[in-house]
Amino acid sequence: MQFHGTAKVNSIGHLEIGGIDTVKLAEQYGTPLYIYDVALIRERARSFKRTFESLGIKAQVAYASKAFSTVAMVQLAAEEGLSLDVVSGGELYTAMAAGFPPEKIHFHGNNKSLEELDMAIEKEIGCFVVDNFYELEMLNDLCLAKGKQVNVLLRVTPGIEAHTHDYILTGQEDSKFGFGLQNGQADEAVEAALKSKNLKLLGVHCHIGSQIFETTGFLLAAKKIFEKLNGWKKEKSFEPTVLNLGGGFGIRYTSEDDPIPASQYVEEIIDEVKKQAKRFDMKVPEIWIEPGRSLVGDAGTTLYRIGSRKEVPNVRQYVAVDGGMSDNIRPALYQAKYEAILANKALEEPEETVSIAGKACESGDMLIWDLPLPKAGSTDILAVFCTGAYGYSMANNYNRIPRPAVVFVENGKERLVVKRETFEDMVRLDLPLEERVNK
Ligand SMILES: Cc1ncc(COP(=O)(O)O)c(C=O)c1O
Ligand SMILES: N[C@@H](CCCC[NH3+])C(=O)O
Repeated sequence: MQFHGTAKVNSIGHLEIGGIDTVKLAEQYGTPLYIYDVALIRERARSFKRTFESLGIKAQVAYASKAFSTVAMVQLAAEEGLSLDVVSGGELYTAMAAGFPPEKIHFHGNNKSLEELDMAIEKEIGCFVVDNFYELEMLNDLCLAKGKQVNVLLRVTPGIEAHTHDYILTGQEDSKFGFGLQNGQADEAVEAALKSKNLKLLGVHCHIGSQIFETTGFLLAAKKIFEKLNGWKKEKSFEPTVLNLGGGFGIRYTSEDDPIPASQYVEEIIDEVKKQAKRFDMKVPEIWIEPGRSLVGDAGTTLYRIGSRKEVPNVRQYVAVDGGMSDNIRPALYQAKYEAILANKALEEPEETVSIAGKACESGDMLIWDLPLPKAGSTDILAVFCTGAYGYSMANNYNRIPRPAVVFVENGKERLVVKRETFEDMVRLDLPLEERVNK
């Protein structure tokens, strides 16, 4: 078992994070409960920024807020001087509610609506990452009507298959995202953007996928993009000021994962960009990246209370917890794996191997298969590590299970940053079949 960040076992054998006993947090705030190690998020953010600074490269590190978007998290990103990638009106609204500087917001998405584009133009956000011709035209027309000019990057798909789960691959040509780099779409989009007085083309964006452990895909993407940029320089006299290479830097969930340090991705990317710029006699553009998982993934831990058990004789021990796919859909969606311990028996040796079942009415709602644990009973608290990215943000109300609360911990202090949903919340938007007459 490898602990991340400030997680450790305290003097009474409990898991402690950010200087706070997690068993106490479970008692105080209930379970399931998301806990975030704020110091670890800060360290991750600073490490990305330091790497760019030490290499003298102008950069923006944009937190991909889809990984975990709440007002407090966005404020933390602002405190750390990050930019912000948003992908919907809801994420943009959250950023505005958090008071995030609009000029540091980048707006993504493969199907932004007119209303979303309008809202983002009105808020004067920093950049639109235009995904397709439909959006290009709509954005141009809107800006024209409003007499505004906005910054744009064009998202391209370089035709690269990174090694990761099929559902989180995005760099291949047959993808719902972006303009094909090889099939002429990107050339056409650049032409259209350059013609528009309302769109200021800063450069290109590409994101090849998520949870990637090697740099090969990023470097190949940079190379292919530069080959294209060279053509645009010659034929259209266009040189980008920005190259955004997206996120996707992998993290360690279990001992099966062996990621390189985040700084190494950045160093190798910068090396390649410099090499390619030199090859084509171009200026090194500003480099933007969009880490999500690698900023918040291992900073998150979920606490559950153990409930029922079921033994299938000679086959398996199922141990159920009070959450599951409603707060973390990743195991059901991607067969994602996690490590876990009993937070209140953190020093005890494993005595049995159990499979952790969620409480939703789905056989696929299994959080962890074959987990070695000390004997687990109904007073015990299970702590699942590395749930900080795409956990809470993909939480849902299947079976009308309310979403968990979220607590930030740092330096011995805790702060509730998202309240637990209630049953009242579950029916808040429902309307009755007929108006009830008050008697
Ligand atoms: C465009 C874009 N940027 C950034 C990210 C963040 O990726 P990750 O959380 O893997 O760093 C994603 C998600 O995969 C994305 O689609
Ligand atoms: N939600 C995914 C990653 C997709 C990222 C969004 N492009 C995950 O949990 O791994």
